[in-house]
Amino acid sequence: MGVEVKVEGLTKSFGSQNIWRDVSLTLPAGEVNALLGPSGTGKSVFLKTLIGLLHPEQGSVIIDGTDITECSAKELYEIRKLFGVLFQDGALFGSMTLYDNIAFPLREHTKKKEDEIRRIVMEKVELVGLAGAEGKLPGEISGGMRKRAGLARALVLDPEIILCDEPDSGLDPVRTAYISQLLIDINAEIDATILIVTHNINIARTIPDNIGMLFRKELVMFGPREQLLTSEQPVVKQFLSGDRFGPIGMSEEKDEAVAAAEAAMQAAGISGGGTKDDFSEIIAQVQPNPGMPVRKAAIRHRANVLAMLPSLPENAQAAIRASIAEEDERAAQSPESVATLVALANTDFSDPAAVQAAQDQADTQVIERPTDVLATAADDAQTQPIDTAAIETAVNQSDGQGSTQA
Ligand SMILES: Nc1ncnc2c1ncn2[C@@H]1O[C@H](COP(=O)(O)OP(=O)(O)OP(=O)(O)O)[C@@H](O)[C@H]1O
Repeated sequence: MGVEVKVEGLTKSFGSQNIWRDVSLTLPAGEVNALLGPSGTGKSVFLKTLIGLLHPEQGSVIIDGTDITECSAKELYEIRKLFGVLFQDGALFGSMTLYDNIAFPLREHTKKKEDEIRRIVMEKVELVGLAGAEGKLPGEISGGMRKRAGLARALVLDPEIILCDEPDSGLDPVRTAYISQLLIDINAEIDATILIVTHNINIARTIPDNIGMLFRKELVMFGPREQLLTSEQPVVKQFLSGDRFGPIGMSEEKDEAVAAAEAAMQAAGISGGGTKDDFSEIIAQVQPNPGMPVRKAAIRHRANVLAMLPSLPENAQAAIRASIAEEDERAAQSPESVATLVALANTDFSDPAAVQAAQDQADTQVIERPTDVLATAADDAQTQPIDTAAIETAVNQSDGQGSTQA
């Protein structure tokens, strides 16, 4: 199971420049978390502080019972082995092939023999879809491929905590969806605690269990994704919609004159360029692919969320109840393909023993594989008479469209 990361009262400055102060949050063991925030608010600095690359002036970061802000260099070295980190630019060594880049942590931190290293590296290369490209240099591949190679390297030591700094930057929306799915599948497979730093609202809406946001040197909030997505806080609403009207300016602070001018423009019906999407309408969370194990973190997350429900704002509570009802409904309709949700739906979350039992049950379950789904569909198809009239109509329609265009 992944490891809980408990951050308390963390403050970080560079010289006289304070980056953020008094940040407290807990990344629950094995859950997927996202950290949002305008550019320059210190999200990357936060990630680097979590692995002890940067040292805060105040506060603690407790990982596996050790406060890494105070521990010895030897203890920090051991704790770092729990982490897999995907840096923003992939951080690959330019003169090494992808294979050697991915093998690097294994050669550095383990005494494994080269044939064992080859097995692990090739398994991760396959996982991120880079088979055949392992002999290339980072300079010979696309940005998206470099990102995936960075992810493969982050995974070779079977990390218990995965930190991803903007896994979507430089990727098209489809590749972003693939890498997001990969993170959910990895979470299902190894139950690692994941923190994703991103500006991508689609990722924030569909991937994490919890979301936090940094703004004006503070953690604005951290909690279940429904809490942030339904928030009425102007800064959250503006960030989600991507509108230029609101507290976030081009630089960190927006002065009063600019704010007043923008308010007047807004009142006059001038667009701030943001989307009019309703983020309080919660989109279903992405589930592990068929063939993957059940996400045990989903079970713990639901137990955690139900315990904190009374302390959350009304609209967050309503959104969480709606998410739970929707998950349970899907589970009831399709129990084979949504095993996670079945385990969720059958659990009494007020009883810790029942939550544990659900997780044990989840350990033995695997979500139906695509081949099984296809076999079921094929069986169904054999019992359905073929509607030849409908096919003929469709063919005629497409013929008509073709001749219009010609
Ligand atoms: N090693 C360093 N020394 C001095 N200042 C630094 C250092 N690292 C980061 N900073 C400063 O800390 C601030 C936050 O940077 P950071 O990269 O964490 O922001 P971010 O929120 O990740 O931004 P973006 O979304 O644009 O990637 C910036 O002003 C940056 O210049």
